[in-house]
Amino acid sequence: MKKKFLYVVNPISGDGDDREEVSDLLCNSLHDVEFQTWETTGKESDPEQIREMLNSNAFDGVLVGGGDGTIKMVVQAIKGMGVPVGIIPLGSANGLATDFGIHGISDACHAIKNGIEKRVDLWDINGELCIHLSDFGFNAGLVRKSSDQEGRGMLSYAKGYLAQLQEIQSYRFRLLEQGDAREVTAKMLVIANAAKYGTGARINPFGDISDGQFEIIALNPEGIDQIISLSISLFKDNIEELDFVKSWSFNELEIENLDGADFQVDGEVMPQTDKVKITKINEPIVFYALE
Ligand SMILES: Nc1ncnc2c1ncn2[C@@H]1O[C@H](COP(=O)(O)OP(=O)(O)OP(=O)(O)O)[C@@H](O)[C@H]1O
Repeated sequence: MKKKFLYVVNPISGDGDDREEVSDLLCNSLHDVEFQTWETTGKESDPEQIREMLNSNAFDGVLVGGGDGTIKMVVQAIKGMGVPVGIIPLGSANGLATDFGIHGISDACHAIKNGIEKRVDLWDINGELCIHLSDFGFNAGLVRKSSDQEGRGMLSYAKGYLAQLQEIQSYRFRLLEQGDAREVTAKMLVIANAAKYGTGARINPFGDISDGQFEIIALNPEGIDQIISLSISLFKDNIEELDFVKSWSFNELEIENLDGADFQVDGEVMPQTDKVKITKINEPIVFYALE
């Protein structure tokens, strides 16, 4: 019998891939799957509508055509329902897809047909769902600048990156775990469930997305030489060798943001905050992945 998948597609995400062409590719590659397609509206009612469709139909899985924002909205809607999620990367950065070894539509189909079913931890950060990577400081400032730019996509990120380099600075943070406090100074402090940003930069070679823990990674390069070494190491996958990079694993933590650094969760800029609390959501979700 054919499997039945709900295909939730965001019509505006990313750099304008033709949605009909993508649907044709899906139908051609996944012969033994019947699709019900549903377009997101961007309205608050989207998660409720997705839950209702899943409650009233026996779907074998949900495919999400969009970027990390769309994936997050769908995961929020369906967590606890036990349906696996397949990512069709139609976003700008596609951070989560990159982390799972999915770099295009054919990888996505391959993951759904022959990939692994990966159990992924979910985290609550001050009431916000975090699946991928959140951070304070340099990158969060970059995300804020990029979202202030006109237009979407990698060009906005590149423009923001140049603007952000002019203003690079250190921030102080206090990490609080069960009565223990540790002060850290960093240009960027990452809360990492996953391993890689959408650019492919491997920020967290230390962690495993399914191990019930997340990593805190503090990066504090001084001067242009160390910034260049860091940039190279992120792509050579050896940042653990740099002495200005520190990392710890936790399953719960509070972070005081002592100098008011910018903060982003899974690519979304958060309002200014002095303190965040990270706790585990006890409903992991399964994604189709290649790695
Ligand atoms: N029909 C729609 N019209 C307008 N906006 C929409 C619609 N559907 C969803 N959205 C908006 O799309 C955004 C999510 O986009 P998403 O994050 O998936 O893509 P992206 O930003 O291009 O990629 P990435 O997150 O990978 O950088 C949300 O802000 C959501 O409100």
